[in-house]
Amino acid sequence: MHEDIQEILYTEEQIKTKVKELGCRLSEDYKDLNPLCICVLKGAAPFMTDLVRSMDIPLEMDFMAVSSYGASTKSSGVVRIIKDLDASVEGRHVIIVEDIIDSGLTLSHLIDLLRHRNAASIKVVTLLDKPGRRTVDLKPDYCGFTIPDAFVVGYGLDYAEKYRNLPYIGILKEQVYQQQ
Ligand SMILES: O=P(O)(O)OC[C@H]1O[C@H](OP(=O)(O)OP(=O)(O)O)[C@H](O)[C@@H]1O
Ligand code: HPA
Ligand SMILES: [Mg+2]
Repeated sequence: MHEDIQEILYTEEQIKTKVKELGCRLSEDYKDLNPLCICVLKGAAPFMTDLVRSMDIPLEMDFMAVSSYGASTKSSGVVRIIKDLDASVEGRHVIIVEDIIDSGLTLSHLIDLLRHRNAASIKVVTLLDKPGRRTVDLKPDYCGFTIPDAFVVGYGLDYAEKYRNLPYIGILKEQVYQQQ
């Protein structure tokens, strides 16, 4: 796996520090609101599990699985819901937890859906933001790192389901996906 990485962008330590910082901010902002943290599977799973453990307030967790990339480095534009939420979001203060915002299509689709379901408030926390590739107007409320226009993997992020278990975030060598 490591030989396919062109450059490490964020080390395990840097990620850990950033996640703690985000957790502290969320704990202050959501004190007494019992937020519903929604993990957008699969990519956001490592971030979500680390983030909630750095939040020392009452909260609930739910999971939704969506996919639009498949075995490609470009969004198909079609956001497929593979698993829906278990809980109702009606009247809840929702925090959508994402690993990355790229085109913004996944999140704009999810935000519309949760608005229709009458959440009391909807905010987005993302570990990575890639504003250079945005096709819809969308900004995260909380963001870990702003990254350049490159395809990244690790800490949940995949290419064709691989590399999610790398403890760091790195740029994938172009030759890996150009061979396909
Ligand atoms: O802003 P966008 O262009 O929509 O891209 C961001 C989304 O793409 C990835 O998910 P993916 O569809 O690859 O599913 P996965 O999390 O299972 O890898 C990522 O985890 C985000 O959810
Ligand atoms: N890497 C992995 N998955 C992604 C990316 C990325 O850069 N952008 C959107 N989904
Ligand atoms: Mg993916």
